[in-house]
Amino acid sequence: MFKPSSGANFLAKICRAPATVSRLSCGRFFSQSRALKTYEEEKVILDELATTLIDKDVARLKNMRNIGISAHIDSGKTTFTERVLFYTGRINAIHEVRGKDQVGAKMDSMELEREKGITIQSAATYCSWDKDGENYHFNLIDTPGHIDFTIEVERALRVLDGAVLVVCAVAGVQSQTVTVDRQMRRYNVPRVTFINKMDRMGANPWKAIDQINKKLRIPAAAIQVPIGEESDLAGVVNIIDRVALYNEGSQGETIRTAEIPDNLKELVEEKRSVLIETLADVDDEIAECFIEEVEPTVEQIKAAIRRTTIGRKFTPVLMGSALANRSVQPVLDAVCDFLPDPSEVLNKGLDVSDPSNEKGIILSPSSTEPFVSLAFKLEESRYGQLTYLRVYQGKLKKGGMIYHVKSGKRVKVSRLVRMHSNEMEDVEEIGAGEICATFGIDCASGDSFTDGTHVSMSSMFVPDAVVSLAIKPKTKDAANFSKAINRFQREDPTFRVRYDSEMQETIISGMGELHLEIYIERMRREYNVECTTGKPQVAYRESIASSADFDVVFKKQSGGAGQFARVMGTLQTSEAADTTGCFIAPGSEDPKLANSFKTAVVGGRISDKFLFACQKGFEDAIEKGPLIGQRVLGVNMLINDGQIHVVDSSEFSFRTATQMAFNKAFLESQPIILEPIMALNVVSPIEFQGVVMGMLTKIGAMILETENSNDDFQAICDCPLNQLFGLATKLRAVTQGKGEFSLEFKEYQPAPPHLQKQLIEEYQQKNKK
Ligand SMILES: Nc1nc2c(ncn2[C@@H]2O[C@H](COP(=O)(O)OP(=O)(O)OP(=O)(O)O)[C@@H](O)[C@H]2O)c(=O)[nH]1
Repeated sequence: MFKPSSGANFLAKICRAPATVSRLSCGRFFSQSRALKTYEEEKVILDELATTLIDKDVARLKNMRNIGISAHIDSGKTTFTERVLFYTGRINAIHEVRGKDQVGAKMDSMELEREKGITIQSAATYCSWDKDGENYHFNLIDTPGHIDFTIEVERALRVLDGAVLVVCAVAGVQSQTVTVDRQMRRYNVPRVTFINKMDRMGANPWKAIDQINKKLRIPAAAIQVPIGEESDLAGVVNIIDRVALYNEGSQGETIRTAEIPDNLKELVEEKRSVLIETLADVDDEIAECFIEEVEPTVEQIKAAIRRTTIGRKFTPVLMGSALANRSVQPVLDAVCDFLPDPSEVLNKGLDVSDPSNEKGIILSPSSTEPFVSLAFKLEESRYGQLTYLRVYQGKLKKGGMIYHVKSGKRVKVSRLVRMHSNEMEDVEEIGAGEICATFGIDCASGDSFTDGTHVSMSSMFVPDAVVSLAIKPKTKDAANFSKAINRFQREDPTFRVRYDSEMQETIISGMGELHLEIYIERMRREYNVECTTGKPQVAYRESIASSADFDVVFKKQSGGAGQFARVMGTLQTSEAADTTGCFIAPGSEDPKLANSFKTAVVGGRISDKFLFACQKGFEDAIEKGPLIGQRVLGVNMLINDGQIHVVDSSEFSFRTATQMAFNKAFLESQPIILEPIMALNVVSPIEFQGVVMGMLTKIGAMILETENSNDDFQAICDCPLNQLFGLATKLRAVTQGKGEFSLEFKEYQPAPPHLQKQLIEEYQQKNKK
């Protein structure tokens, strides 16, 4: 019955690297010198860790799931989560996003979220679900879809063990689905997929699955087929168990099982074969059944789905409609069945006491090991600052003392809560693998807390800001203004603030217009500070295209203490430089865009103390490029010679000399202004295709791909961010409000020469004033 398809990759043998794990006072060290690349390598360590867990921990962790809900904007994450809360008994009524009852969804607890009908902050909640007589506990995080709030998704995925990827049945894989997929891969998060909006006209789950396979490049296959379509959607058939599941009751709360309807039997068998065939490509046991042409048992199929999902080699696809209350419960079952418990995910920390030690410390979700946790999110609440923690190892007790690794301070945990959106439940103790929140702890998001051991959790990826604007409080309420700015910065690493002393203005920058707009609005609502703002500006960057040597003397000998410093060396692009042994300035993951600094001074011609001041001068210089005062990218500075004066040389003089040398050499190395290019995805009804394409061409978008489906058309383009301000209004105007778009930063490109010239002139003009 089962014939191997030509595509089945049976020969792909999995590398099972041996690993010995040595135990240390806190956690365990990797014995491998390289990072673990495949789940199979991780699994060897996980299996070994599992043998060290006490029975109580095994029982506690087995039924625990830390999961996130992620998707492209407006795919229905919040609507879906609202059903989850209702079906798990967390809330006793369903409220819709932008619903007529004006209540808004539970997880959109911020006033602004309810007004705008979008999720801004990720919200965490704790709920439980019964499956096959066992009680499971979920820590659930609903994350925003807008790219402007992408840090919320990064944060959530950093601490979660698994995710539900929601995809729209009509639109399929969209630009932000691809972004979310990339984020999931970055943090090795396994996922089950839910195709939502199956009640909508034009819903096509098979096309969406095809896109998941092709665009996200992860083997995916349906484990359900829908019963009925559009408004007649009645439920789904579980094709593994071959049983029909109907949602009944006014809110779909009851699942009635029944025989598969006759008209679906053939489709069920066809899709079941596709499932087995897809699994055979990624799982040895199913591959063997496939070769021997025996049908795998239901248990074998389920075990293979679990193995390959956790191994991040496959995603099972479920379908339904959150809004129409169809088939949400089976997703919860799938979370229990196919997503990992905390002991099945490998987590490692960094050894703070020895930064040169690149081998991480493996953490065990055991309650008997020393405590290690990560503060992944801060939030201001009625009772003070709320800090969300994921406990990776050991346990956290109310009243206990914990150690803030960054500051070296010990703090008391006076209150410990489990979060349910903006409500909370007090608890006495939280074990490893769990998520909780606590009050009154002074820290920034991304900080680690331990019992005193020097372990820190590896940090999150923080994308560069692309939009900035000048901001000033209308009144002289500077105290509240800076209080708000400080808090937002601590909460959100993508919200950046700098004071431009020459222009005497505060510049805030972030991920998009909406991102900054929300903070300005929050400043007004939460801090009573009205602000005047400049026009949103593109956060341009500065770089060089060639190299230049420098020999610069900074000398001041008239009156008072003198200054003297001489620095010599070369400035070149990071791409051309050998960056081994360099100081890499934080800020960019891409080595080509990172700024690096190196000293190679022989014979002690500049002492170590002054060389360190040179590094500081370099760090100052890259923050404010000489062309238009924007941050520099992709530059390498080498100082290989210099001179000191026994009396007049100081740290200040070397710091200043380095800055001067940097600026001089920069201007001699074919300086360029870089502009952010955005990946733009526009969707609109097909009747507006002509006008939308016209508008896109007019704003200089490079159209890469267009796709027509049923009544909609979609254009995927690259476009300079500079052209995209006000796009929402323009698109609304040409599509009678029916067009939608999403944006994501793609890359930096040199700005066109006329724009570079204009920006430089404007900057010089402004500087003259
Ligand atoms: N027809 C239909 N509409 C749905 C379904 N699920 C959600 N919606 C609607 O889609 C819109 C967006 O839903 P949300 O739940 O806010 O989506 P989201 O993904 O949380 O949105 P963001 O967090 O802002 O990205 C709302 O108007 C919902 O009523 C569904 O299953 N069918």
